Amino acid sequence: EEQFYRDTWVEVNLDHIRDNVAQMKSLLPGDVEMMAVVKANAYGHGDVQVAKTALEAGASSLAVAFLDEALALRQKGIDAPILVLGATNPSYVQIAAEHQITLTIFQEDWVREAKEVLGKDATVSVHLKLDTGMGRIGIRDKETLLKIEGLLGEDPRFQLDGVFTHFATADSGDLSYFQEQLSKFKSMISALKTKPRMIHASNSAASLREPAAFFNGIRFGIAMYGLSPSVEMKEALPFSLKEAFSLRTKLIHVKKLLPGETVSYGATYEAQEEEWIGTLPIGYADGWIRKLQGNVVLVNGMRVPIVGRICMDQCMIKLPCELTVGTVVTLIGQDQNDAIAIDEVASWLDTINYEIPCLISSRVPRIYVKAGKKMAVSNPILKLLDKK
Ligand SMILES: Cc1ncc(COP(=O)(O)O)c(CNc2conc2O)c1O
Repeated sequence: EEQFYRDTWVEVNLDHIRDNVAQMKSLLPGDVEMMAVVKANAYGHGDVQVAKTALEAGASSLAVAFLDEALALRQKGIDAPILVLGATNPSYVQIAAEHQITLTIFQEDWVREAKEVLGKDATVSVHLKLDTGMGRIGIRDKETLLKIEGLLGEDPRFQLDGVFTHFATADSGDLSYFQEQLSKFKSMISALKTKPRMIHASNSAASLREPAAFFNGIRFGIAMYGLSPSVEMKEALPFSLKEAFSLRTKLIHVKKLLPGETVSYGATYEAQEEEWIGTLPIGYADGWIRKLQGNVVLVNGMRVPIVGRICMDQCMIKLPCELTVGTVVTLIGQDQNDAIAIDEVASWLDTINYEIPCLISSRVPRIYVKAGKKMAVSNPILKLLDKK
């Protein structure tokens, strides 16, 4: 059982992850698979615990950003199929083959270089990535698509297991560009000589809005964490999403300031009257960035402001009255009758909800809760070396 020795932690509600997956799964026809997108340490929630929960709740495979994330899951005992969504240097194709990790390809040169590296008896599973308008990575024309299909087809070591694309605007109010991408995808895959096993296109937004884009697999990310792909589509969700991520800490110091006394670097905050000030053991090195100064946190169900500059490891809040050291403070999540949602924090920072849980660094331990009970802890900075 991993431990942690600080008074700041993330709580991940695995029942919410399970419910979000199960609800989406219930909307899918039987022949449409779900790929749980667990890249970036499962959007900051913890890759292994989210992967296990999603697989138990109906996902059949996982998706990550790059090879290291896939190898990390394998090292932690995850045997499910894993697709690397990003580019992988062809020199690592043998490593991918050895760990049954599926790679995304979209360049002729990649195939040529990989053929030189891959063991003669090895086989590697690949998905072709088509760029139908995201403008990031992917094949953009049928000639290249057919050329690559041919290069793969002439070498039995490469198993063309899937073809996919990614939508740039599936979460927006205007779906015209989305429709253009969808029809371009259909046109390009119709040119393939053989249909790969898996054809997939949808992220959470498309999965929640457009069954016509299911094909036979969806890539479910943000909504699995209980977050809406955009503020715009929050009102039009087919089922209510349950936010899984909370961020909590405890008061580690309480003092009374007299009028004129100041708080933190630059002495920028000055008490106007007698004020009670609490200190929290969380700062910008935890991802609780400096721009959050002036926004609120919850203590005993009350919204109180962060006062003075946020430091690397600590920040200060103005209390409504004297409170005891050890009182729990909620930065993200429910506290009594109020809650600070990730969407609210995102609005303070003029960003999108995806970025917030990703910001909370691995220095903050994650507690996993199931049926209201703490069932696991992840604290990477104190990873106790496995005793041999
Ligand atoms: C190729 C691909 N498929 C599926 C997903 C899942 O999307 P969802 O979380 O909206 O369901 C992503 C997320 N990619 C990113 C999410 O934020 N920035 C990104 O590049 C992706 O890049």
